[in-house]
This record gives sequence, structure tokens and C-alpha cells, in this order.
Amino acid sequence: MPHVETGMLVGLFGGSFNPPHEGHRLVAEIAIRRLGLDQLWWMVTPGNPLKSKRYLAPLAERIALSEKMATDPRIRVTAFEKALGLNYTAEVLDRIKARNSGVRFIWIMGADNLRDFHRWQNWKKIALTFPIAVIDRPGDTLSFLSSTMAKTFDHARVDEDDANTLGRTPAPAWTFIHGPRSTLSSTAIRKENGLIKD
Ligand SMILES: Nc1ncnc2c1ncn2[C@@H]1O[C@H](COP(=O)(O)OP(=O)(O)OP(=O)(O)O)[C@@H](O)[C@H]1O
Ligand SMILES: O=C(O)c1ccc[n+]([C@@H]2O[C@H](COP(=O)([O-])O)[C@@H](O)[C@H]2O)c1
Repeated sequence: MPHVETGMLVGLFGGSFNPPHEGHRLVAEIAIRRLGLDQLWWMVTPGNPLKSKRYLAPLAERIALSEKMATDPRIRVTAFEKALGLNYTAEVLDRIKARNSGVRFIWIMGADNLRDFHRWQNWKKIALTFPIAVIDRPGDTLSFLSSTMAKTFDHARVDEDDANTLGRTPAPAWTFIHGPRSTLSSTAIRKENGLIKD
């Protein structure tokens, strides 16, 4: 895990990054600025438990491309989930919390993941333990109203104008951040590059 100092606020941005693209860079920039992060951990997953691994590039390749994409000095590209043998975000977050007392964390994800968040293992526990920032994504803007997570934790929603207080707000607490959006997706890039055959 990257080194972090007591009192810091760290954004946790997990993803397949297969491959990383400018949309990811935009999410990281928005999160750093709007949430007031000291660091953002760009966590390259060994594999999203809900996605097929058929077209998943090797972890080393996804890390190397992420390092080129993530140029902000506050970003740490990391892949410790693999070394810890963990696949599920709830387990990973437990481990991060246990190893970093005195550090505050916010889980960061795009709006497509808010739509499906109730399918993640122990999703309620995640929301009850960590503040969550959701960044808008074309096609999934309405998930901030219609998703199971949004309905279940409606009482815990923080106005996006107060996003810079999220890191100090005890969970459950989440916000949906609108802003510049990117239509990019890794699937579209894989298709353009002929990496998806069907
Ligand atoms: N254009 C985008 N706008 C907002 N969030 C995004 C965007 N692209 C990816 N994200 C978010 O970044 C994180 C990592 O995404 P991921 O690596 O799965 O990229 P993807 O483009 O969604 O990939 P795929 O097309 O393979 O599903 C997720 O939380 C996802 O919601
Ligand atoms: O823990 C789960 O059940 C779970 C289900 C789906 C996605 N995730 C995590 O969500 C992050 C975003 O995944 P992805 O594929 O949309 O980039 C990544 O860290 C995944 O490991 C986690």
C-alpha cells in the first residue's frame, strides 16, 4: 500500500483500467479538486468480480498504462489487491482501514457503478463504513435517483456543493458530483483496437 501520513484524506479509485483512458484521468482530477484530497490511490484490480476476464489485459500492462495516464503528483498507481489475494472491494477496504488508523478515506466511483452497487459483495457494509463520491457519467446520470443504493441511503446524501466536507462526515455519507463529463469507455477503446472479436 502507498505511504500515507496521519490526518491525510485519501481517495480510493478502484478500476479495471482495461485500458485506462482520459475519462479515468478526468474522474481523478474532479475527485482531487472537489473532495480536497491529499492523495488518490488509483487501484488497478486483478479483476472486477462481476465482469468476464475474457478480454482482461495482464495486470502489469494495465499498471504501466495507468502510470502514463496518471500524471498528477497526488496520484499513486497501485495494485496491492493482487498481492493481498483479495477480489472484493469490501475486503480490500477492511484491510486498508485496519492498516491506516488516523487516515480518512473516500471511495470513488463512476455513476455506472452506482447503478449496480447493490450487486457488490457487502455493499451496505461498504456504505456504512466509508464515505462515497460518485462522479457523473454519460448514460448513468439518473442513477443518483433510481439506483438501489441512492434510495437506500437517501438520508445520507451530501449536497455536492459540500463535497469538500465529505471526508469529515461519518458514514453513511455520499455525494453525486456533476461536472465535465467524458463519453470514453475501455470497452469502446478495445473495440476500436480490434481487441474484442464479437
Ligand atoms: N467516462 C467515465 N466517466 C465517469 N466515470 C468513469 C468513466 N470511465 C470509467 N469511469 C469509472 O472509473 C472506474 C474504473 O472504470 P473501468 O476501468 O471499468 O472503465 P470503463 O470505461 O467503465 O471500462 P469497461 O468499458 O471495460 O467497463 C469506475 O468507477 C467507472 O465507473
Ligand atoms: O466487491 C465487489 O463485489 C465488486 C463488484 C464490482 C466492482 N467492484 C470494484 O469496483 C471497481 C470498479 O470496477 P470497474 O470494473 O468498473 O472498473 C474495482 O475496484 C472493482 O474491483 C467490486
